Amino acid sequence: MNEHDTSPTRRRLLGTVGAAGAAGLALGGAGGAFARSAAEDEAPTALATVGSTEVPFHGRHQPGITTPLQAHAHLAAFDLVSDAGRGRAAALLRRWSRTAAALMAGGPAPDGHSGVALDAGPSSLTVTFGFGRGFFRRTGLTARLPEALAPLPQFSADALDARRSDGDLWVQVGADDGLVAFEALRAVQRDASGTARLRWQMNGFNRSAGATARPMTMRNLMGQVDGTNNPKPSEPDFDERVFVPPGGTPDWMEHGSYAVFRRIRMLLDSWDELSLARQEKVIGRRKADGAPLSGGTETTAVDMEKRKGDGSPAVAANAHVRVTAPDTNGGAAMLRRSFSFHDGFRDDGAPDAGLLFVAWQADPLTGFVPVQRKLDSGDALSAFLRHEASALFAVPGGAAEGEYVGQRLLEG
Ligand SMILES: C=CC1=C(C)c2cc3[nH]c(cc4nc(cc5[nH]c(cc1n2)c(C)c5CCC(=O)O)C(CCC(=O)O)=C4C)c(C)c3C=C
Ligand SMILES: [Fe+2]
Repeated sequence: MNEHDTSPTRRRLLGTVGAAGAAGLALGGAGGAFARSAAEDEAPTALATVGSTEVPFHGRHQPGITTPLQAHAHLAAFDLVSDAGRGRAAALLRRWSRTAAALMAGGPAPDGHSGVALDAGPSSLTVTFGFGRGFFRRTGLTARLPEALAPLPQFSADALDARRSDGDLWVQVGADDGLVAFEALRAVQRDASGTARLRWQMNGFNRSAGATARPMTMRNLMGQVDGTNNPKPSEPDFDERVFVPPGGTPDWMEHGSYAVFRRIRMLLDSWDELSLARQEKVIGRRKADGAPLSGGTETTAVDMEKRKGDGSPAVAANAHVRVTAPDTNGGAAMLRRSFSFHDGFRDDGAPDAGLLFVAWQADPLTGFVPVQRKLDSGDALSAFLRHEASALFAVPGGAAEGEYVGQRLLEG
């Protein structure tokens, strides 16, 4: 196709890329590839708006924490090989950071083994790196182990699989395109070769951008609107709840955060047997729009004191939103940024599906732990859940240009 080509397809493509702005133009050669593709008759809107969105790798915080949820995710944990040591671990973090920066900008992987996502733009790719407790022992850095990385307590209902839990290193990949996400996962795995071995890996998903008529809070696989009462970056205490403050300890975790990961299988067959009214009572919110059972719309504050005509509480004593509310947990709050998973069906025919629960906080001992302790002693939702894997990672602050993630830990 030459520059004078004015076919409807070419005009549509140029128009849409123009509307998407400079980020859309960053697609470069991908635009040509798209124009020649088999999908020539389809409107190119999806590529121009979804594919062109770029999240910066460098910055105060790592990407993938406050980034809007993407449609595709891969979570992976690695263990360092026994003789890796601090030097090789540092080299790996340098490689990983270079790879993440290149791919998030929409470029090929620096090792050249690219191709999977060749036609796609950055697609909101984020790659986030964290350290588990084992990392500090293996690299001789136990003096710099954060107190906040103390092992999570065992909860009575835990049914954890050790092989799918913990890990020395953690990588969270998110993208609005499945091929872009997979490309990043593979590049990260190749970079690790010889230094760290994959321990576990899980795949998650969320609704695709543009699937709803207007931006809406996500739904989980139980069908609930999930994420409504998350802390919002616009709130004055957001940073102090989610990120380690400047001057916080240890110093290398400044602007970092702690990620609690739980693979939570949902007992969907039992859940589906409940009436709509029972399901709503379990959570304390309406299924259709996420509004609290005490009244109002999705964003109305839950009125815990509200009573129904018969004198019973509008939001039941064991409703999930009552048990987890910060007011009933000494202010404990966390940013929940989870992905659904579906790994086929179990032998009994039940879906092996649920939530890859990821919660971000400045300190898990004042965030996840007290809330999970209460859930463990019995909210109405817990009867429909199985916690099957667990991990806690220290996720350092973002890397400045020319630096790599974790440099302050490894070279400080
Ligand atoms: C320990 C922390 C939490 C776990 C584990 C957890 C699991 C879990 N939650 C849902 C569904 C919903 N959770 C909702 C609210 C909510 N959940 C937690 C904590 C945990 N959830 C908190 C702190 C809150 C917010 C409480 C508040 O401030 O009101 C909701 C309501 C909508 C919302 O605010 O997001 C739903 C729905 C599932 C399905 C699940 C495990 C699979
Ligand atoms: Fe919840």
